[in-house]
Amino acid sequence: MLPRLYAITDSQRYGEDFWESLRRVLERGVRMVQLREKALSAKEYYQKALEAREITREYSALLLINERVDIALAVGADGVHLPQEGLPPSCVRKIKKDLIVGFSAHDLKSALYAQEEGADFITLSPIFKTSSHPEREPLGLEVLKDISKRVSIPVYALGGITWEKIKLCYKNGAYGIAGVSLFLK
Ligand SMILES: Cc1ncc(COP(=O)(O)OP(=O)(O)O)c(N)n1
Ligand SMILES: Cc1ncsc1CCOP(=O)(O)O
Ligand SMILES: [Mg+2]
Repeated sequence: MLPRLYAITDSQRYGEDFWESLRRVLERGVRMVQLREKALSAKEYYQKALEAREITREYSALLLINERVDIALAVGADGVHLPQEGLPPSCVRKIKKDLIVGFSAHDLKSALYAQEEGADFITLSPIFKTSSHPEREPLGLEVLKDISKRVSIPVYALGGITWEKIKLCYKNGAYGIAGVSLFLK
């Protein structure tokens, strides 16, 4: 069964001591982490993923790598998290059947696509306004409720989620809660 809390790393928000921030997140009891790097070279991303694998293993936490299936396999990660425009989940299944496959959905169409393609779960975002994607209009709880009813795979609410809003997300169909700043507070 997938953990209910899903921390996504962010090198800006995690600050100078990235690993200290990751340990703080894990100390809070988070047991599923997505290493998400958009600006690193493949080499740097691989090296960072190796370290993330060591630390998450200390806490028996699942580690998913954003986008890079090759790096996920090379470091022994538990899974990969695919961007909406990334490789199709079915392609990852051909590469390695038992990887956990997450998918970033931003509307009903992409949520249904992820499910049909065999993703294990989706993040649906942004539910609320978030400074990390200021350009994106928040979807809101009604959309979360509607999409959670229309897909059978777990839906993690993501984007602008605070501790006060978690209960509302569950009430509106979320399987779990994903976020960056939530777990750093
Ligand atoms: C450079 C870059 N920035 C943002 C994204 C967002 O893609 P998305 O579908 O939201 O998936 P995540 O990577 O955010 O999980 C991107 N693909 N590339
Ligand atoms: C990676 C990502 N994808 C959609 S919103 C987001 C970041 C969410 O950050 P926060 O939980 O701090 O709002
Ligand atoms: Mg995104």
